[in-house]
Amino acid sequence: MGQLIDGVWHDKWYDTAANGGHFKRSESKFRHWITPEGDAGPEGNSGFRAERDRYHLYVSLACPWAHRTLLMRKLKGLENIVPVSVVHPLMLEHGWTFEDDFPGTTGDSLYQNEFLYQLYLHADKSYSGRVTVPVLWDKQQNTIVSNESADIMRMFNSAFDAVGARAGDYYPAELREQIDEINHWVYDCVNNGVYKSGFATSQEAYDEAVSVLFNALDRLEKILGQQRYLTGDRLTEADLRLWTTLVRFDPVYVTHFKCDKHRIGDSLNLHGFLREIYQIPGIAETVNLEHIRHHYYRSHKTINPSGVISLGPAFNWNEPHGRDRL
Ligand SMILES: N[C@@H](CCC(=O)N[C@@H](CS)C(=O)NCC(=O)O)C(=O)O
Repeated sequence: MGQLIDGVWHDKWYDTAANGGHFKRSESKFRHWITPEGDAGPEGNSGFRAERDRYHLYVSLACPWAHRTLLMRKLKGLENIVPVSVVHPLMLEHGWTFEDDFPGTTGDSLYQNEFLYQLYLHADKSYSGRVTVPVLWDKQQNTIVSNESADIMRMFNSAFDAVGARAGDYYPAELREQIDEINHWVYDCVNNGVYKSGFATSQEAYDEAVSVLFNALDRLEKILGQQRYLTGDRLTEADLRLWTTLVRFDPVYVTHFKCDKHRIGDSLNLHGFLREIYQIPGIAETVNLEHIRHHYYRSHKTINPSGVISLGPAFNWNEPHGRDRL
């Protein structure tokens, strides 16, 4: 685990000491947009027109942020339009690697790099910053379009509609305000909240993060007791963003990140919601619990120095979800 500084890799864990024991996630640096005609998006440069087999997605199957993009890729039927490479689940002194000796990894099919940071250097040889997944790569300009999962989801949702994507809009105009509002607090309290709890290095930072997290989960449990999805009766991006955290919660976050006030399996509505989305055709294929469990328990040496993977609870996400009652 480390980062690039002026194009040079430095192996260093997150600096929580500088923030009173609090984990602070840094901002993504590549923020261009693929658009139907290649004009500039909300930020970044123009020149990234939606085309078949021009772009390539790099993911970890362990990572909840990368998982969001895989969900959207699946729902929009982009598998043949945007191919994918999968890194090795362990993220150690070289960061993410393309070792391919773990089932489900692919290596770097474009450039045969050994490490993901080499791809970042290919885009910008003096890059400074974290080397994160997901990465959306442009084979034409040889650069990173975006390393921000929230933006990649939006591009997948609509940019490729004229070049063969499946119909479906998970960010419909009439719900955008509501989706943005939900995303805002779900990101801060839940998606990032589990990391803030798990990576805290002071009692006060942990207490604060974990209490915010479980208050938000209680709020979500109530909302999902009254309606099928977070904005009402339609599945949207907001649901998908919450879901990738819920999938990892009982198998990993409860134990590894000390998010143990209660389990998702004990929450009637959140658990039903988790199972319903899991059962959407194609979605289960995006879930790889081996990558998830090996990544977290074996990569985070500061919080689990032995690398021992906990047993985890038994569960069956194929059981009837009962959400059709709403
Ligand atoms: N804002 C980014 C965050 C992505 C992110 O933090 N990914 C993690 C994996 S779960 C990562 O690659 N971390 C490596 C690092 O921080 O050095 C996004 O949502 O795309």
